[in-house]
Amino acid sequence: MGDLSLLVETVNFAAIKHKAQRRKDPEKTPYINHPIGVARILTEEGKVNDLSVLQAAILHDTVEDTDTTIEEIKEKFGDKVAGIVAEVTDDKHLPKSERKRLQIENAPKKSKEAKLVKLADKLYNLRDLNRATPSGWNPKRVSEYFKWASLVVEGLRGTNHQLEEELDKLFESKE
Ligand SMILES: Nc1nc2c(ncn2[C@@H]2O[C@H](COP(=O)(O)OP(=O)(O)O)[C@@H](OP(=O)(O)OP(=O)(O)O)[C@H]2O)c(=O)[nH]1
Ligand SMILES: [Mn+2]
Repeated sequence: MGDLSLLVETVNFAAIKHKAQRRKDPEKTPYINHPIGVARILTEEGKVNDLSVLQAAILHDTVEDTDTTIEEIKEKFGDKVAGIVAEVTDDKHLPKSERKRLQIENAPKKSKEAKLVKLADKLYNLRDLNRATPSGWNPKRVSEYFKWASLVVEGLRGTNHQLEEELDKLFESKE
C-alpha cells in the first residue's frame, strides 16, 4: 500500500477505535482530535516525515485507552509502528502514581521515534490545558501536570529542537 493510503487507513482505524471517547474539556471534544493534532505537531512544527512515526502518533493512545491490542496493530500496521506504540503505552494495571513515576524514569531510555511521539503528545496536552481546564481539575492539578510533564520532557531532550523549544516556552510562561 502507498504511504498516503496507509496514513488514511491509520487515521480511519484510530477514529473507529476512539469513536465513543471524548476529551475531558467542558466541550467534550471528540478524542480523535488529540491523536490527529499530535501527528500534525510532528509534521508542521517538528518537520517529521517518517511515516511510521506519524502512524504511531495517530495510534498512540489506542492501546492505552481502548480495546486495541499491540498484536492487532502489529498485524495491521507492522512491527515498527507496533513497537513505537508499545513504547508510548502506559501499563494501566499499575497505580497512577507508579505510571507517572515510570514515565519520568523511562523517558531517556526510549527510541528516537518514541521520544518524538512523546514530545508532541506533551506539547499538545499542555497547550490544551492552557486552552481549557478539564472538568473537575483545580489549578493545583493543572500546575502539578505542568511540573510532572517538564520532568518527563527532561528525559526526552536532544530529539527535536523545534518541539523542545515550544515546550520550553510553555514551561517558562508558568514560572
Ligand atoms: N490537557 C488535557 N488532557 C486531556 C483532556 N482530555 C483527555 N486528556 C488526557 O488526559 C491525560 C492527562 O490526565 P491525567 O489525569 O494526568 O492522566 P490519566 O488520564 O491517565 O488519568 C492525557 O493522557 P495522555 O495523552 O495519555 O498523556 P500523558 O498525560 O499520560 O502523558 C490527556 O491526553 C483535555 O481536555 N485536556
Ligand atoms: Mn496522548
